Amino acid sequence: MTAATPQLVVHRDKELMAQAAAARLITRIVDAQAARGAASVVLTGGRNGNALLAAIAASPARDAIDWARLDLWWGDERFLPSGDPERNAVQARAELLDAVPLDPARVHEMPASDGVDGSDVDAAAARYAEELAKAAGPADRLRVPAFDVLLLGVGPDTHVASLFPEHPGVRETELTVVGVRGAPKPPPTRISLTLPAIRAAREVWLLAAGEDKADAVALALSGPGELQAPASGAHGTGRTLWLLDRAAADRLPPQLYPPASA
Ligand SMILES: O=C(O)[C@H](O)[C@@H](O)[C@H](O)[C@H](O)COP(=O)(O)O
Repeated sequence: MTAATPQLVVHRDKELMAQAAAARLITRIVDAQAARGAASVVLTGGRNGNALLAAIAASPARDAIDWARLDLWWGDERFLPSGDPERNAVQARAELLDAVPLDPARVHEMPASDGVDGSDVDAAAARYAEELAKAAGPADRLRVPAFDVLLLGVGPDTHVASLFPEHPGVRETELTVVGVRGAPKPPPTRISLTLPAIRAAREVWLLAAGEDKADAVALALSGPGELQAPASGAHGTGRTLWLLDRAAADRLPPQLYPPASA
């Protein structure tokens, strides 16, 4: 088995999946901080990503994390004004970030459409790429930090971050961050990490719950090209983990994963 080989964990339902993923992420961050003095996590937007953050907020174990030594990044962002409730960062702050003592200098939101770059989404994407490059270490080949965990929700069309099937962003092989226009999932204009940037992460965790994701999960895990199924191109240098509920795993051959937790 290689790091790109997906490992699957299937939970009874989406609530349990969010709770279990939160416990897993808390432990992973604590271990990274114990080993290296700091940790870096890339957050995802979407219902499952937000449910995970809410579960961390409610966890008695949450303050095992040294919040001041945690770097937070985003895998994608809706290119909207900074306070827009549709922004992933605004939702993440409401679910968790405003309730914990993070170091503001270590919370790296993607630029908003009312920022210094105005409505130029490509300039905003380049700015974020530069921020990632500054945070990269000498050993980080690709001018992005070696994220400990990079979280991705999975869309019903197998998109991850804001990389949609057959769209330009999923074809990008050089840039680490791109502007996205005409996204099939509203809002249409977004900023996204590219697959090369995603693949620089030590661990990539893909979150999918609900029967509306069953076809996407089955397609992405059937070995298609990343152009047709971007989620299939999302893997880490050390681990690729799919966190599912039974409904999202419904179209998978049962031998592909151990029985769901009771
Ligand atoms: O900005 C976004 O919309 C998200 O980053 C997006 O990639 C999301 O993770 C998937 O669409 C899954 O969303 P759900 O978990 O809500 O199905």
